[in-house]
Amino acid sequence: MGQSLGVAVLGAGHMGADHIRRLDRVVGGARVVAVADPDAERAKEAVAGREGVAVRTEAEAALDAPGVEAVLIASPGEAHEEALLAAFARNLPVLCEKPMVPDPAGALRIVEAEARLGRRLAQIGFMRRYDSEYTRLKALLDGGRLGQPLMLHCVHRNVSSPPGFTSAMLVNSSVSHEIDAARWLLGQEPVAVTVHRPRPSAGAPAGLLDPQFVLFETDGGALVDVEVFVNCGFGYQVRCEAVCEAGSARIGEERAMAVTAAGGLREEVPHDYLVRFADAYDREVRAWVDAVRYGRVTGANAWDGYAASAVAEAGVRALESGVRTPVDLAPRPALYGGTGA
Ligand SMILES: NC(=O)c1ccc[n+]([C@@H]2O[C@H](COP(=O)([O-])OP(=O)(O)OC[C@H]3O[C@@H](n4cnc5c(N)ncnc54)[C@H](O)[C@@H]3O)[C@@H](O)[C@H]2O)c1
Ligand SMILES: O[C@H]1[C@H](O)[C@@H](O)[C@H](O)[C@@H](O)[C@H]1O
Repeated sequence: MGQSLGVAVLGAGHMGADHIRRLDRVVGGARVVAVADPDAERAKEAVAGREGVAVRTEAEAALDAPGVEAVLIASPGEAHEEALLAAFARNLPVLCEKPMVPDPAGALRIVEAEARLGRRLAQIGFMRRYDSEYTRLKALLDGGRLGQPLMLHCVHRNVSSPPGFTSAMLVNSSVSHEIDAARWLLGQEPVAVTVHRPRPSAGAPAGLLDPQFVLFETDGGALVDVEVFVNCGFGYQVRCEAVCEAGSARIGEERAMAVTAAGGLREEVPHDYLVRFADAYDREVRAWVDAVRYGRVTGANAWDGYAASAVAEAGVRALESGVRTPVDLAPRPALYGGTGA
């Protein structure tokens, strides 16, 4: 390995371009050496002003460019399975944006492929595990001072959804974060999902079931509810309240800057995830780069990525059927601490 980690970034859209900036200018110890995007102009724009970056339209061609030692996948979810398998075939460590692979059968193929390698190569981009409010809540719950957790009440609001966003994506793209956060915070697996559909907001694109109210039951007897509203129009809001036997704790209350002017008090609300979770993305990518450089792996693993996809898929079926839907999880391989195949 050189003095800094040579990274190939697959996908140079919103997240990819932001991660390229982060790798080159924020985290230290890494440099972007290759970028792939079928939209070559977008890829060129994302690395403008940098010398010696290989720009390719095919993901595998970027992985084979000189100096590539690790991969960051920021292409759309449907392209992740092929990209992960290509990285595994080259023994390259990977940071893969969520959802790892949206379809659980494909996600399980990733788990099985990594289990066959016998060592972890993939970290999944569930960045809330690096957010300072979430990590404080996790430490509080683990410390046991509040007693057993009974319920998580979650809110996930986006100002607007991108073009092509479907009703299923409220669950398998947006709520995938709450699925991972709940599994991580509680140390419990969701076992059933119910999705309620209130009257769609007039602010949502025609045909989009937005908002939705998603209810998870866990194997530890806890309930997790999520209001997801991706065209709320008024701000990016992510909240979580844990209700436990001896107390409750809330995060995401936006106690940011409070501006007093013209006889009023105004508190700022972030516009999107790149603002709200900026520090979390920085910490996530820094932790990944450090871990890879020291031969370690950290963060959410491929099993977590698979579990999130399996739970989300049950959620999409629950959305379509309107009934409580059990989650079907495969046995957990020993590589991820399980006893299964
Ligand atoms: N962690 C988070 O909070 C967060 C936030 C936004 C998006 N995401 C995830 O990041 C990923 C990208 O989302 P985005 O908002 O940047 O999307 P985007 O549409 O802005 O960008 C995706 C880019 O990937 C390119 N692309 C398409 N197929 C490709 C392939 N096979 N190989 C390489 N590039 C390919 C597209 O041309 C596009 O430039 C998704 O998995 C999404 O769920 C995560
Ligand atoms: O892909 C994005 C991303 O994961 C954001 O963090 C989330 O708030 C959005 O709802 C989702 O569409």
